[in-house]
Amino acid sequence: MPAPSDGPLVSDLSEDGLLARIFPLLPLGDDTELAPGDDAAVVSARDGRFVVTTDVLVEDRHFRRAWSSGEDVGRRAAVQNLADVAAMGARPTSLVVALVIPGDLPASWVEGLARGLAAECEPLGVGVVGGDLSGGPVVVVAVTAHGDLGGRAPVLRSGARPGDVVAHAGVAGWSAAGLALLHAGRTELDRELVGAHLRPVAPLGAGPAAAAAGATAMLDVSDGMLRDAGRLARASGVGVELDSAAFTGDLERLRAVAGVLGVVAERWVLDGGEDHGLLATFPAGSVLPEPFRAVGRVVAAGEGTVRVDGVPAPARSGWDHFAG
Ligand SMILES: Nc1ncnc2c1ncn2[C@@H]1O[C@H](COP(=O)(O)OP(=O)(O)O)[C@@H](O)[C@H]1O
Ligand SMILES: Cc1ncc(C[n+]2csc(CCOP(=O)(O)OP(=O)(O)O)c2C)c(N)n1
Ligand SMILES: [Mg+2]
Ligand SMILES: [Mg+2]
Ligand SMILES: [Mg+2]
Repeated sequence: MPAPSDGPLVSDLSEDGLLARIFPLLPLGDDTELAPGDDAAVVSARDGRFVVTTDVLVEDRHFRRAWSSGEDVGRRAAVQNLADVAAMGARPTSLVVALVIPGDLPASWVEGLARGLAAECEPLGVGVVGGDLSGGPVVVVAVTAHGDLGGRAPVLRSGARPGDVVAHAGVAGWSAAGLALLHAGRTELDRELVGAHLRPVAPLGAGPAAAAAGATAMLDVSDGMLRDAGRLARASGVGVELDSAAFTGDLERLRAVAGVLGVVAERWVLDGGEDHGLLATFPAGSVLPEPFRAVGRVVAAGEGTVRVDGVPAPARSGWDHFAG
C-alpha cells in the first residue's frame, strides 16, 4: 500500500497533471527538433535511414515493484532498448515511452521512472521525445528507440561467416545472479549483483565501435548467451563454437553466490538473460574494439547450432516468454 508520504496517487491527478510533472524530468536530446507536447515529436537524423526498435517491460514478468523502484524500471527500460540500437551498430537518438499505470500508483513512482530514463539517456544526448499514458491493472512500460547509423551499414544477425571470431562485450550471468538473490531474499550477499539486475550496465558505445571495426554480425544478449548465440547462428547459417574458459572472469565473480544458493554458476553465464552485453562476430585477425573479448569462433559445420567446448548446447536454454 502506498504511504501518505508518497504524495499524490496517479488517480489524484489528471493525465495533463501527471505529464506536467514528468515533462521537466525528461532529457531533450541533441537531435530533438520538437519535444513532447504536440501530436508527434521531430528528431533529426544525419543518415537518410534510421534504426527503430521496441521492447516492453511488464510488471511481475520483467520486474516486481517490491524489488524495483520507478527509477530502476526507467533505467532498465532505457538500457534494454538502447542496447538493441547499439546491437545494430547505431548511435541512439531518441526514445518514446508508452506507460500503462494503475491509478493507485504514487505519482512519485512515475516521476522516478522519468528520472531513470533521463539518467541513462541524458549522458548519451538521447532525448525522451514523447509517449503515451493509459490506465491499466499493472504497470507496463513500452519503449521505442531510434538510432542513427552514421552512414554505415547496419550490423545484422545474419552476416557471420565461417572463420570469424566470436566476441562478447559486457558481463554474463550477473543479472540472473542478482535476480536469484532477490528471489531468495538474500540481497545482502552481493548488492553489486542485485544492482546488475535492477540497473544493467550495457556497453552501448561498443555497438558503433564494432560496426566501425568491421563486425559481420551482432546482437544484444537479452534472453541468454546460448539462446541468443543460437539466433545469430541460425540467421547466419553457421555454427557457433564458444569456449567456456572465455567466461572464467564472470564465473569467478558469481561462484560465491552460486555456492550459497546451490546453483551452478555456468547456468547463469550461459542461460541468464537481461545483461544486455553485445555478442558479435569479426573477421579473423581483426583488432577487437574495447571491451570486446574473443569467446569463440564461427564454423561452417552444425548450421544454426551452438557448441560450448565442443558439446552441443541444450535445445531449450535461456528465456522464452511462452515455452518456459
Ligand atoms: N509483435 C511483433 N510484431 C512484429 N515484429 C515483432 C514482434 N515481436 C517481435 N518482433 C520482431 O522479432 C524480432 C525478435 O524480437 P525479440 O526477440 O524481441 O528481439 P530482441 O531480443 O532484440 O528484443 C525483432 O526483429 C522484433 O522487431
Ligand atoms: C520478476 C522477474 N521474473 C523474471 C525475470 C527474468 N526475465 C524476464 S524477461 C527475461 C528475458 C528478457 O526479456 P524479453 O522480453 O525477452 O526481452 P527481449 O529479448 O525482447 O529484449 C528475463 C530473463 C525478471 N526480470 N523479473
Ligand atoms: Mg524484444
Ligand atoms: Mg536484442
Ligand atoms: Mg531487446
